[in-house]
Amino acid sequence: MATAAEAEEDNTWEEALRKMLPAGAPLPDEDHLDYSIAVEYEGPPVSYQVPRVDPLNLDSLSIRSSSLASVADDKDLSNSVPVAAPITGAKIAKFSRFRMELQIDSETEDDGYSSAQSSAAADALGPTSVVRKESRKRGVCSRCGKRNRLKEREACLVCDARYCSNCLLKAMGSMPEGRKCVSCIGHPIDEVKRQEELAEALGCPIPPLNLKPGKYWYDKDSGLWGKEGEKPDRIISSKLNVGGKLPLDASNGNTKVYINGREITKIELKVLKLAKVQCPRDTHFWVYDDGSYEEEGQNKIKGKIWGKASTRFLCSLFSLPVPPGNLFVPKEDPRSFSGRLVPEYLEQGRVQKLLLLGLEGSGTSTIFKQAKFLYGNKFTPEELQNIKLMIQSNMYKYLSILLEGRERFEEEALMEKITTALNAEESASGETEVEANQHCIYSINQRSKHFSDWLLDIMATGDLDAFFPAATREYAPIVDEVWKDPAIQETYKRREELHLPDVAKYFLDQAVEISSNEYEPSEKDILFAEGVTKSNGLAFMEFSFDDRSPMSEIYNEESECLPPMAKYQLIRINSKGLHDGCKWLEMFEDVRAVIFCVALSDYDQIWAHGSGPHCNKMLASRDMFESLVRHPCFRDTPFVLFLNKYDVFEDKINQVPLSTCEWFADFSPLKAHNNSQTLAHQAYYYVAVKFKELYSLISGCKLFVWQTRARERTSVDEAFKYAREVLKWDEEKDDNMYGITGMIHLQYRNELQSLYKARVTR
Ligand SMILES: Nc1nc2c(ncn2[C@@H]2O[C@H](COP(=O)(O)OP(=O)(O)OP(=O)(O)O)[C@@H](O)[C@H]2O)c(=O)[nH]1
Ligand SMILES: [Mg+2]
Repeated sequence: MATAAEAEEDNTWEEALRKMLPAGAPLPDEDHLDYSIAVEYEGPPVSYQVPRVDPLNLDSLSIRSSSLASVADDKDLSNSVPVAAPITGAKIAKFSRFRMELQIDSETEDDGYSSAQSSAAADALGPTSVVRKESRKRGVCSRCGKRNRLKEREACLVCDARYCSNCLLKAMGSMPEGRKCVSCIGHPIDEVKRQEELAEALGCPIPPLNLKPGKYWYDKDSGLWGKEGEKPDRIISSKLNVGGKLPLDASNGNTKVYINGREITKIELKVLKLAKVQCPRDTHFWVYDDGSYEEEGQNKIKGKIWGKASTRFLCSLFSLPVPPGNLFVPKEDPRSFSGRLVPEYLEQGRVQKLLLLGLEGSGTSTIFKQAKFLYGNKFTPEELQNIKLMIQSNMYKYLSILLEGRERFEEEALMEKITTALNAEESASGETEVEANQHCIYSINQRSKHFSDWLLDIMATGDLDAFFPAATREYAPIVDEVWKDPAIQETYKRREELHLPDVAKYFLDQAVEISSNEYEPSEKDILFAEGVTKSNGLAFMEFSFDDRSPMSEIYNEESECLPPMAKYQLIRINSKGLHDGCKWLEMFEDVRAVIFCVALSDYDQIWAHGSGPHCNKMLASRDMFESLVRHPCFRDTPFVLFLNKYDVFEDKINQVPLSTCEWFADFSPLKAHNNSQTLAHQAYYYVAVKFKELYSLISGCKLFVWQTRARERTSVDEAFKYAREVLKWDEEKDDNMYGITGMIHLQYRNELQSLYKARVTR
């Protein structure tokens, strides 16, 4: 028997039903209720367009049921999102039958949203079902009202409206101001939302580090992240709900090559090209967060963009990000990001680039190799084999320079002899018959002459490579014999005229050993060998110091634990790379320090670049230094000057006055200390101060100078440790302005004093 409450409920139900039906339509019989309550309209035509209802999408039934549930429960959303009026009380009880039926369908879907519960049942299920209700709530699209289509949360930053992927484009358009509805463009972003985004970015497994105030762009697909208008800075977790659609000009690129819709920067294009990725103009790439990439429209993964170690190295060389070791770390609680291990957190930013530059022959490749021996990796067997061939081939090159020189010197000597003899005979007898004396100090025997002709022919035709290494061993004895020949030794004495490197003697002295099959270059051989570091362009290596030196111990004596080892990347560019329009320099805007190398002994050397006029080599070094200091890339970069070849300088300074170089014309050493050590020392300080003055004039900063003998390993070690201290001072400069400035000033003053002394006692 029906109770009074049940009768009341039926009436309410009938009332609700009547409102939904056209006026006058009979109420359907409840027992035969088939839920199709629409009745065909048979009245006169209407003047307005009848709203149409989209056919029911069976897949979306579960969304509908849950959206009803969530809307009913949602008090927050009702203010911002257009929603149906809440249905309350008994109506829910009636509709619950409808919902229960849907629940059965949706359970089979198992999509994470589909186990819709009646609200009463959900409440009874406790916290888990509340969470489900939360996710259902987020699943409602503010445009179409459907749920279960939201793969990513796409909420408007202004009004919090959320859209499914079908409606996103229509509702938010191209998102010129980030993730906003079209109608919200121009309205300020909800600060809470911004904080939420920031929290999401910082709390993800691979967050952007060391964020500074400013605007950033984010490529959700690849995880690339950068400052607005700049190249990518990092790769962070992908698919974060941060930022809007990635704008084409996010990084201000102008290459006509695109990654995920962003026009990439020149430097990215350069690296892609170096990594041998084909990217002509108007290429559009899709890059995914595992590094795989494909060209738009080709539907074929071409490879992994950061797959090769060489590409990763190129990226790090040009300060482009590479994915961290493990991309697929499980997502952690956003609140715990501060609990990550500190070294790991700091790791990404710790490679400091040191650019090593200098004029030809200043010693940069020697310093580079010393650094490799000191801190870098060992040479591989393959590299050693190449070095061996290089040394053997260099040896023949040196010998051919000597043999060619010998021919010239012999000719000159014989001509002179003949002229002298002619003059003598003429004055003695008036006759011009001269016995052609074919011999002079530059003459060699027939056997050596034969070999010489053969070798010079090979050199002239450029066939040296074809001839090596087969003949190396065979000819070793004759090479040795020729080298030891007094005529060649005489020629060697005039090596400066022949521009013969002084390492020629070092290698020719060991001609037989070098030519043997078993020859393995020693470290010294490698150090002295020309061409081991590329003679053109770039060479680079990464290293870290065992971070203690007498200087740093002063800094660290208070601290109990040592700071983590800093990583450095030493990049050597030879002078040719610099002369060619400084093409490399623009690639290195984030260099931590420039190490400029000058050969002290160059002050009396003549130098010519290409077909340009000859000039003093020290002046050429000075000009190159000046142009680097003025280069916009290095405006805020500290410079360290290595005054190299101090050993050669010490020897030379007694023979050739420093004032041979016009820049040093006013050098007047202390006469009282005329031993070579002191003279060299004074001259060294004088040169250092000349560079310091020039640097200070241009940049208003202090130049840091160190004296090196690059062939001595300890000297190079000390030099790099000094450079590292300079970086520390530079880092601490801002914190401790007075202390640091004072310290450098003192050092500078001492140098000035010694210069001053040198001048006053003139
Ligand atoms: N005695 C002496 N020789 C040095 C020193 N530094 C370099 N050398 C030698 O000077 C020559 C030129 O040095 P490199 O290191 O090749 O000079 P670089 O700057 O690489 O010059 P390029 O290779 O021409 O670009 C080599 O034979 C070195 O062994 C030094 O401090 N003392
Ligand atoms: Mg070199």
